[in-house]
Amino acid sequence: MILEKNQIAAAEAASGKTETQLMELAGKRCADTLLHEYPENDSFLILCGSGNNGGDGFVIARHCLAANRQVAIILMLDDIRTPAAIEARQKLPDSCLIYGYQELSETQFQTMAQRYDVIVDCVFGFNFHAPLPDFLRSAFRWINQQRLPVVSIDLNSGLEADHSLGDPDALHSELTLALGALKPVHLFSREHQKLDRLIPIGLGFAEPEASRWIQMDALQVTRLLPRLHDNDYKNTTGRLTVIAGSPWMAGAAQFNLEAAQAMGCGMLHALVDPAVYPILQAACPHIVYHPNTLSEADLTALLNQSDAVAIGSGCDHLANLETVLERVLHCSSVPVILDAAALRCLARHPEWLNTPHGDWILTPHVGEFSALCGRSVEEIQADRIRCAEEYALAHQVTLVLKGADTLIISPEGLRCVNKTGNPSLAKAGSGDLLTGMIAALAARGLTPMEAACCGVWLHGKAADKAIEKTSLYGVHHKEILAGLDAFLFDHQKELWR
Ligand SMILES: NC(=O)C1=CN([C@@H]2O[C@H](COP(=O)(O)OP(=O)(O)OC[C@H]3O[C@@H](n4cnc5c(N)ncnc54)[C@H](O)[C@@H]3O)[C@@H](O)[C@H]2O)[C@@H](O)CC1
Ligand SMILES: Nc1ncnc2c1ncn2[C@@H]1O[C@H](COP(=O)(O)OP(=O)(O)O)[C@@H](O)[C@H]1O
Repeated sequence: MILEKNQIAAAEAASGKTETQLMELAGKRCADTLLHEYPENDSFLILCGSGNNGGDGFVIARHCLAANRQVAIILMLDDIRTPAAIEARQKLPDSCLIYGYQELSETQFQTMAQRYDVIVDCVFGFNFHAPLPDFLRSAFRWINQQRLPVVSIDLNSGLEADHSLGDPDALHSELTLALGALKPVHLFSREHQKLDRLIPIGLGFAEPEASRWIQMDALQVTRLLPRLHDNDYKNTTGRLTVIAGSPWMAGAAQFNLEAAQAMGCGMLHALVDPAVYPILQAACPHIVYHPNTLSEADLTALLNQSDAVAIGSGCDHLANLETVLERVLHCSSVPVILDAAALRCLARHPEWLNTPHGDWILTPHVGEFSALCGRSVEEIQADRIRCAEEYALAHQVTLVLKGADTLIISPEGLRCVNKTGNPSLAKAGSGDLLTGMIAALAARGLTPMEAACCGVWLHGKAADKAIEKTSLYGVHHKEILAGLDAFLFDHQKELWR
């Protein structure tokens, strides 16, 4: 379950518990987790803020003291502002060591931080908004530089709940305990690299009625995958046209096509430069090839017989890409998946986006997205969700913003962050496989958002399967396709009715 900041109050009210009761529950469960995760003689230094996140820290301190652990609290901000936190502070035993950060010298603070085994970060929770005050920025920066073991409660202080980043000096934790539900920022853990491990702590919250967040897992994906029926025929299992490859870049077309075939696509047509045809014919003999010089009428006829079109992978040297792309975008009534050179071409023709169009799935990496949306890479990385959502909504496209934690946004603003995959995919050609997979799923009848979410999840899962048998270095397209097949084989029964 994922809750945005403005949905938390409703979840809290629906739970029937008061703020104090929730804080007691959260603090107890966090303390139990800490006591379980860290051995008996480990001591805890709890950094508390002024809100309820700080209040959680007081409850944790009480339970850890009761378990005979050595505990000290540092109040990082001057006042304690919320009634529940004030109450929790009052329940602390007199024996609890409590210091004010402002009263400690820098050396005293640093000595304490190093003397305790674990720092428990209760400075800010979901109501933090960047930037960090300067005095906390320097304290956090120092803790991060020393690589001290930190456990963050709910959110790493300095991260913002609903955004992918927050303040760049947010605390780095080895463990974060997410309270009640995941917040959007937890989904971007690989990207912001601020937390190594996440444990959800349940508080009995119910799933919100309407959520913008889609979560994919094996069950969800196998439910979405099209079933094969005994009387299926090549024209009923997805007809896909791929426009890919060009002289010096034939492999991109091969990867599109092999991935689409692995995804069960029944009928594959490829529009290619005649110079690469002999190579592709040898590599993928089961495809029907057409020259990229096809007449307008023949191209339209081909598009009319397709259930989806993929265009752009490795098309950098395709002489007439612009003409073909414009025709595809304006004539095709089926989903079009745009990748690589097609995205760069689209960036040069923003007017194509501003006229009413069909279902387009754009699959840029951040550099390509920067060219499309006119923002710098840094600006996008600082707030991927907002930049991607603004673009998808304004131009009515399904956007797949690739990278670790690939973000997928539908034209209606539905969001999905992918959690499968590993750095074996950080290799040229991985994106070509993804395009083929998404296109095949769209050709087989999934909606653009379903095809994008399912394709991205399976692409990552295939890489996860691949590294069970091959080293991270050694994984290449064959291992990814074998990984995909291994997953599909495991779910064979669900795919055949
Ligand atoms: N409602 C819930 O679902 C529960 C919430 N709990 C805890 O409550 C937390 C949220 O508590 P709060 O709403 O009090 O908010 P926080 O604890 O996130 O603290 C926000 C406080 O910090 C201040 N602040 C925000 N940004 C700042 C900045 N840049 N510089 C200086 N000060 C800044 C705010 O003005 C506010 O006083 C959660 O993260 C969680 O730890 C738990 O107690 C249990 C259940
Ligand atoms: N560190 C990583 N973790 C997970 N996935 C990754 C990682 N690096 C790259 N990928 C995935 O690999 C693919 C790379 O695509 P792209 O950059 O377009 O490569 P190419 O165009 O050369 O095929 C994307 O789907 C991306 O999300």
